[in-house]
Amino acid sequence: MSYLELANVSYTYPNGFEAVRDVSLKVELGESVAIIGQNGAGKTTTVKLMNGLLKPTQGEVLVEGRSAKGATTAEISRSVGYVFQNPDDQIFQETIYKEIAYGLVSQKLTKELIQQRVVEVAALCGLAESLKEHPYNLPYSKRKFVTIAAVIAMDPQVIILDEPTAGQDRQSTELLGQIIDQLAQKGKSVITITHDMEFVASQFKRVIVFANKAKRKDGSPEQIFWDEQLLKLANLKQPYICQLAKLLGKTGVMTIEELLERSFK
Ligand SMILES: Nc1ncnc2c1ncn2[C@@H]1O[C@H](COP(=O)(O)OP(=O)(O)OP(=O)(O)O)[C@@H](O)[C@H]1O
Repeated sequence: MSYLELANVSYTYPNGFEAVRDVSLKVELGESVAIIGQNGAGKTTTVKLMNGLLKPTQGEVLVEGRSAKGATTAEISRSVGYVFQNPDDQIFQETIYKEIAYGLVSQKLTKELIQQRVVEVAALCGLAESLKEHPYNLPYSKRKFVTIAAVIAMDPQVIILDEPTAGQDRQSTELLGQIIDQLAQKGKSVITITHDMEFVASQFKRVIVFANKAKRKDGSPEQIFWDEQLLKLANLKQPYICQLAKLLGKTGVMTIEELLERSFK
């Protein structure tokens, strides 16, 4: 049994626009998965269906093998946490400490336990020195880490990051990679929507591609980034290393090491 499953899920917004059509996928604990695809392909709608922010108009979401049909968003989000695309949709406390602690306070944990959890998660997310700051004193890119920290602090089994790489510099993107690795090592599932193909190639072993409302392919970076028809359909670019390899007449290459090995063999 998979921890999270979408079974033939479709979603039509109340205005009648169908955004997701017949998507099925399974995610195991300890897995980190990238979701990629053109703008408007249905990625964000799909992940909102995973944590109950939206309810499928057809099909079923299962968490730990149980249908999430009758569960509230609050109940599902204890298991499946969602970090919003725009941090300003999520932040509402006046210090970073309070923002990270907010969900823990409502879980009625002891003050000591809350403090311990906040300090630990802040350190993981590069916010250890900023806990007393007002979130809006920090730049957008850091505010994104505040919202990531707040969701991690709640300790859900699945953490969904919606475009965490948007507006991040190289150092922050590396930090994101470290956070994802640490969460996966602790047995969490991390599902990440991103438009950063370099990040996908270097960080993920499983990639799901969306195009025109539907899941088109689920595979390794190599299976995805060397499928030219798929890239065209989903309007995606190969990572630079694949582009370089292609110019040199090599296929199936995903790293500099592989390219060097294949070039000088
Ligand atoms: N509340 C809404 N009401 C009606 N249509 C919506 C609503 N929210 C999103 N849509 C539409 O649903 C489609 C899918 O949107 P979604 O945000 O899931 O795509 P996406 O793949 O995440 O795109 P992006 O990469 O641009 O974030 C888009 O055409 C979008 O305009």
